[in-house]
Amino acid sequence: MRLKFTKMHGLGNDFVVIDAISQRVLLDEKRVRAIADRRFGVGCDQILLVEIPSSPDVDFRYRIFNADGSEVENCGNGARCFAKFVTDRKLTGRSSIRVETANGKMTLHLQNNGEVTVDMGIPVLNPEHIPFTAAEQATHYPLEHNGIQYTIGAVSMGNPHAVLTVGSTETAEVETIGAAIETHPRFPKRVNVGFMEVIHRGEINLRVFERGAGETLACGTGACAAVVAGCLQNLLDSNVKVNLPGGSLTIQWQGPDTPVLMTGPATTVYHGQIRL
Ligand SMILES: N[C@@H](CCC[C@H](N)C(=O)O)C(=O)O
Repeated sequence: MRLKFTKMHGLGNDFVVIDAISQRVLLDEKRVRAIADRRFGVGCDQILLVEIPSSPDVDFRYRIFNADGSEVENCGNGARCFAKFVTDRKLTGRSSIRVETANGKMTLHLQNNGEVTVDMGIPVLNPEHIPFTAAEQATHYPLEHNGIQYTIGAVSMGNPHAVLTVGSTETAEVETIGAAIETHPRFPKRVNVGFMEVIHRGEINLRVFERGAGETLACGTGACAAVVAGCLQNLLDSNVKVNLPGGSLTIQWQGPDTPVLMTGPATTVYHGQIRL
């Protein structure tokens, strides 16, 4: 099978984007891993598929696979790249694009300056729906691993996130603590782990150890989850600049029961073809 693809990134969180409308695409875990392999394949954090939607009230189906082969519910940086991809390939002429994901619907707005604002939906805070094991919903939770007590915020942006507040993202042990919390038994579907340093109420530094991909240069849903967790803990205001290793996003959230808005760039690197 030969697959045409486009290599893209959102602040260094990189993607192989595949148009599955104009070509037949059969992906399984082995093929996803082969494409995502940085030495033997194209290399990426996630693969994004553009498909025909199942309902007429949306424009596309947006599917996401992590580099480890798992299919997941959401990807924020990917959503911005998705909007640029379908626009550049003239699959749509709309500047507001509705997509369905494995976990709901989202709207992607192309801005005149080339950036994309994504309405990421209302964050889910009920532990059962994150999913996260906890006696009751709280703004933060104790989490024990190997005799060490962590304090985390727990949020779903369609996909699950744990957010730790740290003194400095430079010295945070992202690889070791991230890997340990990713597979913590209280997160039955595993979890993305964010390390947030609050600079002031309108700006944070953030590093994210992503479920199924390891640490990435940026995570859009992670940025949203960190701002939600920070607001709930009264550390942040409603408009926050999030500095990730690959660059900055603007995240806006007015509080519970309102959607999170994420604004940032989307970049095309090259077009290619791979034989599987
Ligand atoms: N890079 C993403 C998130 C991709 C999915 C995530 N690793 C998961 O397993 O939920 C983003 O920008 O949001």
